Amino acid sequence: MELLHTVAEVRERVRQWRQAGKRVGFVPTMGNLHEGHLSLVREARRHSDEVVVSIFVNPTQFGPNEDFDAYPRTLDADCAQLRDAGVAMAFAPPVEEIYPLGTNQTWVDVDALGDYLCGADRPGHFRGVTTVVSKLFNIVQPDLAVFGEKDFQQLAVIRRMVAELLMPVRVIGAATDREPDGLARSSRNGFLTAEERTRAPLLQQHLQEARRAIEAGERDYRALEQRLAASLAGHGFDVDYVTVANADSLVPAGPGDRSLVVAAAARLGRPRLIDNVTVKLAETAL
Ligand SMILES: Nc1ncnc2c1ncn2[C@@H]1O[C@H](COP(=O)(O)OP(=O)(O)OP(=O)(O)O)[C@@H](O)[C@H]1O
Ligand SMILES: CC(C)(CO)[C@@H](O)C(=O)[O-]
Ligand code: BAL
Repeated sequence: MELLHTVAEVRERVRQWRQAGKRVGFVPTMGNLHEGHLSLVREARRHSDEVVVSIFVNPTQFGPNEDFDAYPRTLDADCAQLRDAGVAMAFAPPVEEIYPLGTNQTWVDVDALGDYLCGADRPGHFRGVTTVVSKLFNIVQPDLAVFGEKDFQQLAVIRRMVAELLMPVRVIGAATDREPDGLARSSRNGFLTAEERTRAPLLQQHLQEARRAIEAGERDYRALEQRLAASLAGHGFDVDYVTVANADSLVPAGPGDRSLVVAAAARLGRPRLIDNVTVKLAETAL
């Protein structure tokens, strides 16, 4: 596996692959890789000949009081894992390579979808994500790119961006990879204390409870959200939101919606954890 740092080097290697008729798969990450990222790599390998993984902690998706500086950076360990996983190239650019003119004046912004859920708590976050993913797509020019369903809204926003801007990239969503106790794997889990780590699976357990309630006929989604948020708060979570939303529009769901996502974000000590479950209701269930 080669580790490249510049746009020019990546373009040259990808040009050679293209000349050889190879399909290029891409997995964008912020590094500090874990088994969840590797499951994305395996998915990319299934659909392509060469896989590129980017490792870039993107400053424009972090708010002024967020953890950009503290975000874990573990490039050597990441590269060792990617090598073992059969990745052809890791791309780890310095910030100046991705933002060559300093502060960007050009932004890619997906309106409504990026405003709900995490967008409401992290203003400007998705604009940073869609802008950097556009840049990365322009550099790597992949045939396909894999994103995790753990970041459900991010996946929805990127699918919308690719469809509306006619980007020639197939977007593949990959299932959330979990610890044996159900906690979604995440780089920020490393910030949990040992005691917080024992409580962290409660987030997924509450979402499963929501799924069961909805499947059992609960249609007062606002009341359900309030119950779950209060219960999580009782366990020491500082809840940003628990929302039953339409899985396509991400608008808070009503009793007529059939494809639902129950998404939640909550701080537990230092890290902010996110997770979701999807629920499909048969027409007869409404
Ligand atoms: N447990 C997981 N299962 C599947 N995909 C995941 C998982 N964790 C992260 N991903 C995906 O990996 C990609 C890169 O995510 P990122 O580098 O931000 O990792 P992360 O562990 O989610 O970090 P963070 O702590 O910032 O949430 C995204 O597409 C994300 O959805
Ligand atoms: C897609 C991404 C790599 C863009 O910086 C980031 O938001 C992430 O790691 O999910
Ligand atoms: N995986 C989401 C990246 C972020 O929290 O900024």
